[in-house]
Amino acid sequence: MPLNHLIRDGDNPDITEERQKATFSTEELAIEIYGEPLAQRRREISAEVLKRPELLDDCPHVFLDRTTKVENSMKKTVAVMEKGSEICDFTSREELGHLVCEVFGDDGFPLSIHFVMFLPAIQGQADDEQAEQWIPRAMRLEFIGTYAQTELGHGTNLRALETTATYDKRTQEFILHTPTVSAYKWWPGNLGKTANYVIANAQLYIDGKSHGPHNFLVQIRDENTHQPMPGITVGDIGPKFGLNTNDNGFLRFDHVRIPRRNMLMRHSKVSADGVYSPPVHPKLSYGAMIFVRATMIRMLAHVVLKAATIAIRYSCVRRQGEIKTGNGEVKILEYQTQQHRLFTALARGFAYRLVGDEVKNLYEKIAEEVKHGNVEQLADLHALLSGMKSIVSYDSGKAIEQCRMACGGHGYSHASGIPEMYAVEIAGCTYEGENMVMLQQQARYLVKGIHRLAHGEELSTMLQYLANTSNNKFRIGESGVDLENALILALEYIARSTIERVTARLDSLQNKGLSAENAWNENAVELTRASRTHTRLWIARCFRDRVHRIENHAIRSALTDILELFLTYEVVDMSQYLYQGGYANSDQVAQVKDAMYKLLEKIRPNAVSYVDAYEVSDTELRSVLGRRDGNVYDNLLKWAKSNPLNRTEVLPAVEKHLMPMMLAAKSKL
Ligand SMILES: CC/C=C\C/C=C\C/C=C\C/C=C\CC/C=C/C(=O)SCCNC(=O)CCNC(=O)[C@H](O)C(C)(C)COP(=O)(O)OP(=O)(O)OC[C@H]1O[C@@H](n2cnc3c(N)ncnc32)[C@H](O)[C@@H]1OP(=O)(O)O
Ligand SMILES: Cc1cc2nc3c(=O)[nH]c(=O)nc-3n(C[C@H](O)[C@H](O)[C@H](O)COP(=O)(O)OP(=O)(O)OC[C@H]3O[C@@H](n4cnc5c(N)ncnc54)[C@H](O)[C@@H]3O)c2cc1C
Repeated sequence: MPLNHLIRDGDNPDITEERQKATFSTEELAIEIYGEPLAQRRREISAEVLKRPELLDDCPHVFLDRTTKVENSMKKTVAVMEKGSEICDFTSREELGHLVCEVFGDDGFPLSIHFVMFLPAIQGQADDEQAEQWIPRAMRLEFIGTYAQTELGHGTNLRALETTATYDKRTQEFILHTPTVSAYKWWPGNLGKTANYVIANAQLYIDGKSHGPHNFLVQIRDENTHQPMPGITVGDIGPKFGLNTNDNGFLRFDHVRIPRRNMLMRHSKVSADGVYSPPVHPKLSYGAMIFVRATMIRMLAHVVLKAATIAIRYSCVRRQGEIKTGNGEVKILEYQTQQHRLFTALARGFAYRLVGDEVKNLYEKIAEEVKHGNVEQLADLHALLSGMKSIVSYDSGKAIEQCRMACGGHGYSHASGIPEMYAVEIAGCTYEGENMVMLQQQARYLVKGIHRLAHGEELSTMLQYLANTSNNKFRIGESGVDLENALILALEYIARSTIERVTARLDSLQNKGLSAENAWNENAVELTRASRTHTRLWIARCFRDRVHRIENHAIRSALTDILELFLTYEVVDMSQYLYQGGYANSDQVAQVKDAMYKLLEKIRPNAVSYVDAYEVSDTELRSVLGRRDGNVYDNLLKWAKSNPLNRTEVLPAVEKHLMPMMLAAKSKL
């Protein structure tokens, strides 16, 4: 039995040859990633989808205009909801998530914000009575909701949101109002044309006093006619860089009245006579954002691994140039530069995917505590997620872009599938908190850590390395210190020294009389760097621990190669920090580079098997270059021929405009 389970007759022999070289079982690696029985269930779901034309696209969706894209996705939503339970277990987030990926791809799903924000906001912030009233209806899709927080004028600075919710004691209602143009809600996903309810974030006013932003359930469209409710103006904000199947929307409230009990009241409350009870933690109304920040890590990693699948498979069927003159053209994956850009993307994809599981588990544990009023670990979680969403969104974007460029000209075509993936993924740098802002949220926590240490106070587990001041010399190559340990210690040094340095600068500027705010802004770039180095260390440690826990020897060994490549790449990428304080010299950094180049060679024979083991079906991949069978050229030609521009030999627009011009030019001769 071959170790790679995707070997099939009729495939491009160049890709079959790759699969025959596998040194680990791709099925076993799939089980390590997804667990059993999910690995098997994913395959069964993919196979079922292929049998149901109503779930498949009639033509590549990149050929369609926005209106048709949106219509198709709505039509498929109904098909999924009607027949989906025959295909997958709707109560399993993982199974349903896989079905959605197969059927809708990345560009937009009409229920995405309903499931990733609207429902989680209710689950986390509604009291028991409200949850009982709203959740079953929302789960049955009697209505579709979204999360309306961002406004035209403010997305980052939530304290400055302008939408108001004023309590009217007389009628026991809140009046939702949009006082200015800049107060229009702007951006919420699926708001434009799909949703009929929103969780609206608005400044709560009682008796003229502001209590800050709170969340309210507001009906914006009639449940029977879908017409906007009285006082509501709503629509789509127009085409975007990506996610064009999603109807991100705008929304205005004109003195819209809702019952008092439509304020989400698990944490903050307003009594019938207008008495406000604050939450146990002031940021509990930000809970839905915390949920998405925790969930998005795995989803972003998924996009990187899809791009890596495409580029690695394609690089094994694409031949261009010779390494040794006269020996014939080689697969482009033989070039070291190609391996470097693709295998490091692969390593980041695996690291973020597996660390994403850990983040999700940690989130679930802390969220449960918060639900019962214990907010002790909320600051740790907020800091971690602020850093994670920033690093993973940005570095994933860079990895995907490298995958695209590694496919040469064909990577620039939508036939590769990668441009759309990039456009969707890179939005993660902006949504759920713009990265520079979120990195600074985490930096506050790190600076506090250094101050706590100086005062002899206890540090959270995440920050304990800050106390390890004896780690001041790079130990690569020393006897008794293996490569992994030396690299993790180097990353600890990088993070600790960067955080210490910027904290010292902040303290010194403040000691000289500069205000805390100005000192902060003068050091903001360095603060974001400190935050990045800390998060990259956390990811590295968490990835290492995850790989060490693997019991299957062959799989642990396969993922150890990926882990070591990840660690060497991270250290080389941040090596400038190693010279600070004389931690390392250039020979030691050269040793790390050599180790990295050797790992590229070691990974090369298994490259296709790693991505095969991640098991993204052709239906989900939507890529001519990344096809499992490697038959790229015939299918590129078919793809181009199916392009609507080629439906007629002579385009009516040519007949109408260019031909008369050319004929007139000729007649002037
Ligand atoms: C999921 C999709 C993934 C993958 C891709 C695949 C497909 C994509 C398909 C579709 C896209 C899907 C989903 C996208 C949906 C997007 C939704 C949104 O974007 S919703 C809107 C999100 N908006 C934001 O994130 C706004 C960012 N701003 C903020 O969070 C706050 O304003 C900010 C934290 C910056 C400041 O808040 P402020 O109230 O002013 O607090 P301050 O800075 O003064 O801090 C005080 C104190 O509070 C602490 N704190 C802040 N936030 C939190 C929190 N959430 N929890 C706990 N604590 C918090 C802060 O650290 C500080 O503490 P200290 O005083 O320093 O101790
Ligand atoms: C695809 C997509 C989907 C979205 N979906 C939703 C949704 O479903 N619901 C919803 O409510 N919102 C949604 N949003 C909105 C999103 O959350 C905001 O765009 C995001 O939080 C950034 O806010 P902003 O647009 O106001 O950017 P701005 O804050 O205006 O950022 C512009 C620049 O200013 C900088 N900046 C701002 N403040 C600071 C600061 N304090 N310090 C340093 N620099 C600063 C930023 O770093 C950035 O460089 C979505 C956005 C996108 C792109």
